[in-house]
Amino acid sequence: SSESMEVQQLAVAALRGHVSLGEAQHIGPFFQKVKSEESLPKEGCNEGVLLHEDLTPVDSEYRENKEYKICRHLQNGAFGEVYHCRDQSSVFEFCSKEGKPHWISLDRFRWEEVSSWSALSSPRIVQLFGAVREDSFVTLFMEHISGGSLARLIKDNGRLPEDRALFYQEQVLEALEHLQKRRILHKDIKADNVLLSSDGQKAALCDFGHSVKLDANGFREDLQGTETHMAPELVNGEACSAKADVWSSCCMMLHMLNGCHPWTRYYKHPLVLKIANEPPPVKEIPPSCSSGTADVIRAGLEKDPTKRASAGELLAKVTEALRDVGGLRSPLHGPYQEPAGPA
Ligand SMILES: Oc1ccc(F)cc1Nc1nc(-c2ccncc2)cs1
Repeated sequence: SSESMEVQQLAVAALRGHVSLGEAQHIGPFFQKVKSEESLPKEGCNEGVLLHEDLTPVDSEYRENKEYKICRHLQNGAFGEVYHCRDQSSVFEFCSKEGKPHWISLDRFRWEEVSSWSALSSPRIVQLFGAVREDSFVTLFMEHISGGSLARLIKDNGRLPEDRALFYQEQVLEALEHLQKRRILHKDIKADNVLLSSDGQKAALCDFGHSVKLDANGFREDLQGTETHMAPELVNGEACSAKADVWSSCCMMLHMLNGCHPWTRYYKHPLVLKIANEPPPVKEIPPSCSSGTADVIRAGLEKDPTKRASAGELLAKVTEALRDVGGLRSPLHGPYQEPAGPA
């Protein structure tokens, strides 16, 4: 079809060292081709696809310190340093993730990060703005979210009040519902990958560095994310489904409520054997929690994925639990609350 011809032409053009404004579906084939390229690219080749018109390539190039400038370092994302950047001609601000040292090396780059992510459009998922390769390294661009990560908020507050934990869990589950519909598994759901608006009212998921596409009946086994948040079926190397992200979101609930990751107060690394053999960490649910909140975490920490609540089922429970505690009332930065101590 003319559409696929156009996509191929764009992908080939991208290979000849062009950074072009394109659409999400152009990213996959481009990176697939780049991955399979036999000969190492010639020096200084700069190519890729940008998905936002305010990221403006000049003479088909988009380079740091030329077409865009780094304003400040934000944090170490999965496989890369995250920077706050500004486009030189549009002065539009965005974020970039560049691997270590300074670039994501192509051989470690998983093009599934961009192809899964670019297929998503939801207010609960941070927008991907494109991916650009320079020689054998890749830089990813995404929407700049000014409130920083949920992990940073937890660290600054020690732990979060129950209503605020439920408030963010609700938005993460809405993101998981969106992913589930598109058969995408994030596989690294945790507070570090949840970004907040500056007023703390909106939360959105980012960092699809571990994401995988599920097959037609929603299954696939693959690499791992953050050990403390890994589901039992994942550690057992069994095929896993969208339910694995639900388990991780409830580990994130425990992180918000206790100020520390689950398992780590009771066990030493490696945790995978404990996650496989020990009962789910429901004993870490703070006794001060309402019964609704405790029910949410129990339903999401069922070891058997077939018995575990789906994102939609858990979302309904969270919405009810949040209503039962009177909705969101705590301030974004309340008094510091000491994280839960050692067992
Ligand atoms: O996968 C990416 C692709 C492109 C990016 F620009 C960033 C990420 N990943 C992450 N970004 C953050 C973060 C962003 C902004 N402020 C605080 C943290 C945490 S993980």
